[in-house]
Amino acid sequence: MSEFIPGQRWISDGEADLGLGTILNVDARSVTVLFAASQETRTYSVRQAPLTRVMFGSGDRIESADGSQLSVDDSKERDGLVVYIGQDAAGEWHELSETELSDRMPFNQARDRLLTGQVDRNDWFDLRFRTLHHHHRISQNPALGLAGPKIDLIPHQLYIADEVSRRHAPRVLLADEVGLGKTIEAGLILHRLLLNGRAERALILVPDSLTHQWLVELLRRFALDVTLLDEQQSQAHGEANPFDAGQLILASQQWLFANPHRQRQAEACAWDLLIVDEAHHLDWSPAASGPGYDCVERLARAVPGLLLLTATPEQMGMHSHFARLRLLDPDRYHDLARFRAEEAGYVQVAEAIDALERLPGDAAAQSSAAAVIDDADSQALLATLADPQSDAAQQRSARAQLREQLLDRHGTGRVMFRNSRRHVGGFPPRHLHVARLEAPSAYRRVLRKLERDEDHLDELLIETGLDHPDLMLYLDTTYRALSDVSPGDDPFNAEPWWQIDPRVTWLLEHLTGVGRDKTLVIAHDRATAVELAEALRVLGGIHAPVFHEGLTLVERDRAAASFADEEDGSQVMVCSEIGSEGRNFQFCRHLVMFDLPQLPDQLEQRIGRLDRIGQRHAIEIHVPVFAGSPGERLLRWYREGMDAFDAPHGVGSELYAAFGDALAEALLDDDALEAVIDETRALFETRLAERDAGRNRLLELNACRGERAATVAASIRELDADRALPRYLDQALDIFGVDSQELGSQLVHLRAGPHMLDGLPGLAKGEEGFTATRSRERALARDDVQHLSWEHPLIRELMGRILTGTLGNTALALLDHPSIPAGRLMAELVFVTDCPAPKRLHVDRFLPPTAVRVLLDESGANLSAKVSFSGLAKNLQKVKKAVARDLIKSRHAQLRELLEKGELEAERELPTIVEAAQQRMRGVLDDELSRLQALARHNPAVRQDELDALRNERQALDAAIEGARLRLDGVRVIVTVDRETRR
Ligand SMILES: Nc1ncnc2c1ncn2[C@@H]1O[C@H](COP(=O)(O)OP(=O)(O)OP(=O)(O)O)[C@@H](O)[C@H]1O
Repeated sequence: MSEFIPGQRWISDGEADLGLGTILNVDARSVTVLFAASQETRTYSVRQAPLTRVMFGSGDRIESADGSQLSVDDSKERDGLVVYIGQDAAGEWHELSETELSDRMPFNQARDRLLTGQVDRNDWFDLRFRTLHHHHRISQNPALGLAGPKIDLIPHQLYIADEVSRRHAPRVLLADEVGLGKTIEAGLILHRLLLNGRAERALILVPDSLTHQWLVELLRRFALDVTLLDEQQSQAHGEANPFDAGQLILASQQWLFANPHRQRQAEACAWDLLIVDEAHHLDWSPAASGPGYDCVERLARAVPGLLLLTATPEQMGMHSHFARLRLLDPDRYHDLARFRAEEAGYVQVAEAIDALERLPGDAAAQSSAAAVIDDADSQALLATLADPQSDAAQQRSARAQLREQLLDRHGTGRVMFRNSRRHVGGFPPRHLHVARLEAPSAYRRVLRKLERDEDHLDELLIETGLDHPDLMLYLDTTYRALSDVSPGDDPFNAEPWWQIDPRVTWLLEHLTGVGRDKTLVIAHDRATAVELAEALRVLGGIHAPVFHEGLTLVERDRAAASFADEEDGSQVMVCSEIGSEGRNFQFCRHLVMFDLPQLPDQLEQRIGRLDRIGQRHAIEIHVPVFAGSPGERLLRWYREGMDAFDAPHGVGSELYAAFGDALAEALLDDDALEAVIDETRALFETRLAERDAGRNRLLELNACRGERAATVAASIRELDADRALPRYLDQALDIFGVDSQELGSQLVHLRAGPHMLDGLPGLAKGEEGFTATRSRERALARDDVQHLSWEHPLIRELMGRILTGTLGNTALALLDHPSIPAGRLMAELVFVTDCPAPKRLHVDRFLPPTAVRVLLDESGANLSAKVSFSGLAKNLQKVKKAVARDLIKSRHAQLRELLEKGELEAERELPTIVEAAQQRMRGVLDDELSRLQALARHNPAVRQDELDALRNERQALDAAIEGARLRLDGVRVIVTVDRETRR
């Protein structure tokens, strides 16, 4: 029969910070507990519930839900529930059922353990106190959640991660140019939200080809254990919802978007965050929307946090870009026409920001700024800045604040973040090499016919089933299609295309020419990629892995791994257009575009495979084209119309929308092409100038605010260099039974020792363990080395276990001190603030468990200020457990008194701690609230629910902090001895 009865009060052994729980339901298998103070409900298996019953004994003080206090004298049982009998402050007798106890009441395991003679090792007590100290310190570090991941500290990423993860339920578009680290930014945001409890469950949807890359990045860089879900795995869950298989689920977009049943299952889960990579594929137009868009739209309605990632937000046109912004904030983005019109005002805002640099002393600059600024606080700042009497420091501060206000209140940036190479800087140059080849006669014949006979195009379209202008641009595809429809009819089409196509021989020569350097080849069509690899094998004896959307995940990853391998890897890999998107190939510097894509954004995506963070060489882009062919004309359009190979310009999709049709018509006609190029160039320059003056400028200014980024980086470096970490770690690993071996070069190998406490992450008895380092640089240099920081899962687990468990909460030690006679008793009591609150409030950032140490001598005098923890600890000696137990038994009454006295002493410090925490909280939240309120007046991108949430959060935090209590967390009894006695 179950020992649980509804109404009884229990605490969670592993999560004591949830507060006092109440049994809600019990059946044969499970027990459900409500932790009302933290608004959490947990269900456990009855047989293994990690719960401890809370019962109070004579002398304990208890508190009812309505706040009245009682000193317990006795208790009785009624229907399985305890009823306490005791006196209130006025001496009146009351009964209080355990169901009526306050949910926030601290409970006192340390006291009970001590008085029943359960004494832990002295060094455990030390470790417990140090854990509290470090946890308190680290919880308040502004870089918390960003310091653990194994990444280089790149300012624009840190800024975005910090800014976004501070927001309530962040909903943003991460739109940095290709290869600048959107995955890393999303990982950082997720990591921080998980660490501070603002998110627990996330669904990550990525293109099929990127699932493994994400899985590996999240594990290696962020130490996040993600469950990769596919159809096979889902079926293994039978009737159960497979999306419940883990807290962090990674799934392929192609799989989910094609599967309505699985979509419904995904929608049935309560996610905190949805991440969608390569979001430009979510297409939408006023007439119709794609299945991906519909699926994400339904999820986005229910999930509070949403991160959309794309380097080419306008690839599918302005409509789709607008529609994705609407997914992020439907209230703000409801009118496409208005959205377009808003852009016009950006130039003026950007000019106003630039004008600030010319103040004071420039009247034109002042009116330019004043024309945009209309808030009283901004106007006052402008007056300070423009006043020649202000000193340099005042002007600097006014300029910086104004810049922030203009960006925040009038700019683009709250929803969309876009960093560009130009702005970030430090990227290697790109070199274009064009190989002009003679087209084979079979291709020429097709082109000649098309040039001569207008009707031939239609015939060919019908005959081959290909699209226009694909059949002119991808002549190998046309050749193949013609061979398929009339096999054997035509002697020219008897051979495979690669036997006659000079690009293949050219490629073989290129590969010989570059020696051991790796080359990535991208072809538009999947069949071209597959057959080209075959050609390289047959004609050149070269093994080239192929990478395309038709491969299974395993095949694709095998191909990528074989290409990436520095020693034995392949020299060349052939990819299809879609198959390669988002992949990391920056270890390679030669890119061969076997043909050209039609969308400028796709061209940029191709170059972005190599031109990414981590690329150390100039990028050599090779394009073989047939002389006088449509392919060559397309190349001219890219080069002369928009400098497409030099750098991403972000206007390609607009140019394609304006001239794509005209270009398709001009692919056979040089004169027509000249005209299209001229018009494209004109629009390119106009748009670029407009964007650079307006939207791009604002996006750039907003995408990384240098000072904030520098502050975050400095805080991370401070944590990286924290000398307390190795000392703490040595002590903790020793106590938990983890063997550590120094390997030199700042590396340490950790392995489970024979007596290790079970369940530590990455360590299991009999297994290898792992190698780690505190040095960020060392960790980055090697994939197999983990970054050991305060945020590493092992250290978090160690600290968590100590803080929520009982390990080391009692101890007894001997003190040999010349000025204190032997046989005296002292008590070192460590109280900790207890502040149960819902996790999402992240109350720890303002009031992390805070220790109050009270050292009492036998007479009850408080010596804490005179004798420090470490000063005392140094002089203490351990004692055998049995002796300790006896000593405690013999001093029971005295100890009780000291415990009570200590509580009173500690209580005196609580109001100061609470007040300081409230002030910290108000300082941060009031600032944020007024910033958001001011912002909301100008920038409709501030959502009302964000404002409401912040107000509610402030209120809830205030109440939670106000309700903080002190709980005895640990107690060490100290008995003085003289040398004689010890011997
Ligand atoms: N801070 C960093 N430290 C170390 N490596 C990084 C960092 N930022 C990015 N990288 C590496 O640079 C490459 C590009 O980063 P990432 O994949 O996040 O870019 P992206 O913007 O998502 O690219 P795409 O536009 O192609 O999707 C990856 O190999 C990533 O691991």
